[in-house]
Amino acid sequence: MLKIGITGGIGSGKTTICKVFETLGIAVFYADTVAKQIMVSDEILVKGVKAAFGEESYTIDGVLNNKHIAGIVFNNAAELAKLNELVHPAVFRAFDNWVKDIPASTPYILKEAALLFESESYKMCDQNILVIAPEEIRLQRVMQRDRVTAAQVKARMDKQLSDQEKAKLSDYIINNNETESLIIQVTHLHQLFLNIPE
Ligand SMILES: CC(C)(COP(=O)(O)OP(=O)(O)OC[C@H]1O[C@@H](n2cnc3c(N)ncnc32)[C@H](O)[C@@H]1O)[C@@H](O)C(=O)NCCC(=O)NCCS
Ligand SMILES: Nc1ncnc2c1ncn2[C@@H]1O[C@H](COP(=O)(O)OP(=O)(O)OP(=O)(O)O)[C@@H](O)[C@H]1O
Repeated sequence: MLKIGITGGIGSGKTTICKVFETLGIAVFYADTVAKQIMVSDEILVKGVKAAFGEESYTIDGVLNNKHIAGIVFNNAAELAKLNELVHPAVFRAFDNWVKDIPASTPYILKEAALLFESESYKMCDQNILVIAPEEIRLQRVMQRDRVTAAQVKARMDKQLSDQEKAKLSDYIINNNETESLIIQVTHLHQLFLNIPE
């Protein structure tokens, strides 16, 4: 079974594209979603997050206070590194467990992660896809989706590698610029992955 990593800058459309792969029957591990789940379910991680970012990192009901943490980490590189060091190893373990339950006959699976290259988890994948879209379109999409300001989106963009740097480490690129068809690009890669010998 091939492990295919898929990434892209904030708002590039990687989740949207993974949904298209899912319609073709491909299982997708959503690292960012899993990261958020384990940040509330893994007791050691919860303690670590509280110790690093304060009790207010969670509500009384144990819900993650995203805004509080985002406000700290996306304005301070050292704080972001602290968060990544706490969360990423736990996400790697969750991915390994998830893969164990996938039937051996499955031709390939996808691992979607915002920080595939930054966290070095691309090295654990056989091939890697980069989703690209013009920065202005990404900015507009995220501002609309999350009801946030341009400055808040840019603060995250600044903490991620540039598309140029990511492209050097990628095997395939999907253009999500609203002119090239996503369906055609996804179908092409799907056929390719089905025919790559393990
Ligand atoms: C900081 C948190 C609480 C902010 O939550 P929020 O709901 O505002 O954002 P969300 O998780 O939906 O992320 C939206 C996008 O922000 C960017 N982003 C998220 N975490 C990071 C990070 N550590 N570094 C750079 N960009 C990031 C990504 O493009 C991501 O897709 C949350 O992102 C988090 O827990 N991050 C740590 C886990 C992590 O590293 N996830 C990313 C890869 S596994
Ligand atoms: N081709 C497209 N046409 C129109 N809207 C799109 C397109 N691709 C993505 N979007 C929209 O743009 C927003 C961002 O897309 P998506 O959530 O898939 O990006 P992402 O790369 O997963 O973002 P993040 O890094 O923030 O998790 C979503 O609201 C999505 O519906």
